[in-house]
Amino acid sequence: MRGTYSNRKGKFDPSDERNVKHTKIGQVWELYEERQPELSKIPFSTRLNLEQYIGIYESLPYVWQMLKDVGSIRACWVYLGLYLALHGFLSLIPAIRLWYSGQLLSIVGSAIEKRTVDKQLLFKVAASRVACSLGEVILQHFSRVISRPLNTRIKQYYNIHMFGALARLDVPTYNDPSIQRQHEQAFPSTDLPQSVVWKTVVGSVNLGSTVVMLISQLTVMFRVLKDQHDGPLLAFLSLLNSVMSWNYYSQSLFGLGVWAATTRNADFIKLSGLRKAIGHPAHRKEIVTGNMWEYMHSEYRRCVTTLGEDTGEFSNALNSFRQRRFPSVVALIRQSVQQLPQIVFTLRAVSYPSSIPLSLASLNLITSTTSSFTNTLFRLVYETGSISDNFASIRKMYEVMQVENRIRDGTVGYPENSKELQMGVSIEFRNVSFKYPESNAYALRNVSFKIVKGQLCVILGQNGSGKSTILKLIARLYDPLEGQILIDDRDIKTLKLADIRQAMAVLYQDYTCFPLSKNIALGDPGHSSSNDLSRITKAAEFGGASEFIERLEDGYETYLERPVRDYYSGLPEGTTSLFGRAVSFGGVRGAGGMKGSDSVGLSGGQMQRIALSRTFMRSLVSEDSELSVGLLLFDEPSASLDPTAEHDLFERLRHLRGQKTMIFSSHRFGNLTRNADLILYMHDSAIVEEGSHEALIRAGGEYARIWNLQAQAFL
Ligand SMILES: Nc1ncnc2c1ncn2[C@@H]1O[C@H](COP(=O)(O)OP(=O)(O)OP(=O)(O)O)[C@@H](O)[C@H]1O
Repeated sequence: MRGTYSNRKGKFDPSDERNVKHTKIGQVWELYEERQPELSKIPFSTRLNLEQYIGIYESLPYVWQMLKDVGSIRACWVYLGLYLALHGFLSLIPAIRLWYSGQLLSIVGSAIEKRTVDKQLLFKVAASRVACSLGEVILQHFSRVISRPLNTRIKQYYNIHMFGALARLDVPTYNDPSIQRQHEQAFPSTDLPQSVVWKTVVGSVNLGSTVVMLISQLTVMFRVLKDQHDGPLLAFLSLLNSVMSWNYYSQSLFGLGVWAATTRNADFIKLSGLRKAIGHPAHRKEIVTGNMWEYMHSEYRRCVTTLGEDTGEFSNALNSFRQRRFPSVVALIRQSVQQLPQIVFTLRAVSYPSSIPLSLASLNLITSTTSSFTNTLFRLVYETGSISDNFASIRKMYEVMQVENRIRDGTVGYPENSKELQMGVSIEFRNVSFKYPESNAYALRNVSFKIVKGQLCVILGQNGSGKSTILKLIARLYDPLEGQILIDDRDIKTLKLADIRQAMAVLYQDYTCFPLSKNIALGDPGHSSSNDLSRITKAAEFGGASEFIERLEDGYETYLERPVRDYYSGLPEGTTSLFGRAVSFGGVRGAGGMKGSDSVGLSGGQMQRIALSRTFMRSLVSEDSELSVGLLLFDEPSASLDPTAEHDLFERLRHLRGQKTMIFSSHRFGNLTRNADLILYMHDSAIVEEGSHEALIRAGGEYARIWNLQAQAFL
């Protein structure tokens, strides 16, 4: 149940004793439940409150939009019309059945009075009841048949739209927890068989047909019962019984309210940690070399003994806790109320013995019709509740599909002339300050510098000093809080985002390798040249990846991590590989989402070379192409590379660079800094020194101090 969201606004605070009930479940778990308002103790009200009605009202424009969208899907209206018609018929069946029951009752009545049975009518009634049941089965079958293509089309349509909505988000918007929550709610990551939209369509149809059912049943019930002896009294008693059982049932439905559970039991937390440590392959090396297993075993034994039977997960603990509870007063009364109609019937039979057969028949009719009626009523209540949830999900879905990116696009094309880029790009920061969206600390404070076209710039500094942040702001992943960034003397915010990104190639420190093939070609997506194997190979050579890629079985088509897992069961021991991949056994291997047999075993350095090659993919476009790149940003490009690879990389970069502007972020002092046109030395979110290597050494500041320290180490 972890992570299930509700559409309610506001905050749940477990420490608020007035509104939250605290229960200790055994010695481990503590349950915090929101106290239900008094109103909710009245039957039906748990699912019917004002908030939900307001929610339904607010969601209506989105639902209307949804209907329009569903209507635009090919052939959906035809299917939907059929579906509605079928459900219209289905909703009338209970009332028809009830009417025939009434007919039966009147046959019994006249049989008692006149001692004759109207056989023709009896057969007609019996045949009609059979026809009703058959009709219901057939209509339900066709409703299922139609719902399949309808559901599939709706699901496909929204899947495609949602993928687009998620794919287009920029970094701050994507990382915003409220957006992520909205996404998860509107489009759960699990591949559910029914989309929210389909559920809403079904829910709305059900609600409509339940209303029809209720009205038709009520009309027929009134006609049938009004002439019966004690009909209204028996109907009331049966209704009371049903209402009480509903109240009991809805109260036992754990999960309708707001709740949270936690544990503060040190032994249980430790026991869980030990279980995780033992089950996770990542810890095995340390457990073996550190001789830890005996200690872990004895600690585990101690925890298990101390906790006794309380070592289970929350749901188990809650279940056994509930089973120990004595039945509530309501449950006891409910059992007694169940007997009331029988008691009334018996009393009546005692007073009027002659009416027994008719009373028996009418008792039977009354109890079955009232229970069918109350069921319909409950369905209506339940469906109103779930329709409000569904409508809220529809609203969330449309809101999240229409959410605006935080980084607003510019309007000016860049560059005016694509040849300009061959001469590089100039970059200027004017008093730029920046904080990450979820942070209060400055990542950059009043930073100003200018990189002239075609310069090689190295940003140096300690961990966390703000180097990567500068690169991210140049790529416009974020906008500065204060100050201005100029690209070729134009405000970066005025330029079209797609153009800026086309003009630069970036390698991030926390680069990723995608769970896709063509990891290198992705560096230049969507262009015909990205299928050009000779360019891919060249990019791989520049990144130093070609050698090991060519040794892989699928070469440049390799999936570094297979995104789809194989399924198998009960394999005999000797089966160590299947479909050309190693078999991963049991939960231990899969624990914690570790890289299993489905990933190609590449080292960290090799992964970095692939990411580097991807960066080169774009910059390798021929110089006259319109798609050329004028700016290369490298965040720690050699962090995982061995010294030879690092040396080769810088040689290749020198060759590739031409007139392009290049910016590196690095911790290392060496050839790169010595060859740089500009070094920005950062400390604590600010640039503290700036200039060429010689100038900084002459200045004798922090750069010179660290350079000399390093130089001494090699003496
Ligand atoms: N996504 C983020 N959210 C919040 N704070 C962040 C985020 N990324 C970085 N920071 C913070 O911003 C500051 C600057 O980080 P930045 O990554 O620019 O440093 P860096 O100089 O590149 O460090 P390193 O050498 O370790 O890569 C740090 O204090 C860091 O904790």
